[in-house]
Amino acid sequence: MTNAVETRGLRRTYALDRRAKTGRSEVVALHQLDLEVAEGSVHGLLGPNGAGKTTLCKILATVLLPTEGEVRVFGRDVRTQTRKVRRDIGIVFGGERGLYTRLTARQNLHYWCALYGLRRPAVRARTEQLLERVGLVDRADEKVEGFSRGMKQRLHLARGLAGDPRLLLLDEPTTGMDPVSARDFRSMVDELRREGKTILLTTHDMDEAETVCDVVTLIDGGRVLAAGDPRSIGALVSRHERVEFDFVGPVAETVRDLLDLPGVVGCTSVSPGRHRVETADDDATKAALSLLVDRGATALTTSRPRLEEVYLKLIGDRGMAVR
Ligand SMILES: Nc1ncnc2c1ncn2[C@@H]1O[C@H](COP(=O)(O)OP(=O)(O)OP(=O)(O)O)[C@@H](O)[C@H]1O
Repeated sequence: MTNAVETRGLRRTYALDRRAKTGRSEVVALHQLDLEVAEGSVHGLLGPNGAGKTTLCKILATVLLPTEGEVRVFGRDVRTQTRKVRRDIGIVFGGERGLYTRLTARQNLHYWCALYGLRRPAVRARTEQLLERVGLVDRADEKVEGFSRGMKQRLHLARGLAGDPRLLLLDEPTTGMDPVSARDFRSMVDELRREGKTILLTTHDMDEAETVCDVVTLIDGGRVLAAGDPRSIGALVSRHERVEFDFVGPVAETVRDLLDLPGVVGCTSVSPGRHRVETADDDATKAALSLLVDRGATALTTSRPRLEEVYLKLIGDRGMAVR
């Protein structure tokens, strides 16, 4: 299967103004970046401010040229096959950018659909279809300036879908949304995935990445630090499974007995009355669970390190949003 996105040795620099007297002549935004986004997947790009996410999206959107390296969208070179690449992509940036706030939602969509070269009846039909899809039919004739952040973002999504793209680039689509709007937006992303669209999503939100992405790539300083399924990426920072439990009363003897079990590699207190055992394999997890049940421990859970922990370990808490 062709990858929706493939970059090899991608480098992008920006020339710096000599008058700024920084002592540097350029800033390296992307550094030998190799990335593959499988067709039909939702792929998250995570990283702090300045990591290079927007630069990458702009290159894929063909508004910025790579300095070096190869970049292909559905197998097509962004430098030499720009027109064809453009036909396959839709871009959704956050905030006010790109919306005509004095026009209504319907007028905005008529305009964008017309820009895609559709004839008048097709423009109308496509506009109605998009309004329906993003749940704005009831508000279609209101001026966009009165829209909430969530409604504006839905209209952005409709705009991104106007040309029926195969790849959607979503740049922090839920930043600043209330939780209900953000959840609705994510279920729209899920629906688009089911229709076979590929989605590349930049986000600072770990929960969002875990909920909607099939694969996440962590980038910092223009380099890929890690990539994988957000639900199993925890194996990068620890191979161990965890068992957490609550214990009322003295716990020392139970901890000693746990540490005597083969394959139990550690036991720590995570908060008052709550403890965490780390185990090296499934047998050790089972033995620890059975001992804990015997000793009257409660609220037992098993887990692996989550994406948030991987991010903290590799990048630190710069640019991270968790709810
Ligand atoms: N036009 C420009 N001129 C000079 N430097 C730039 C320009 N655009 C971006 N940069 C620099 O390139 C690096 C990558 O920036 P980029 O905007 O791609 O990061 P980002 O991951 O999207 O950050 P954010 O989360 O803040 O949007 C940063 O060091 C930034 O300062």
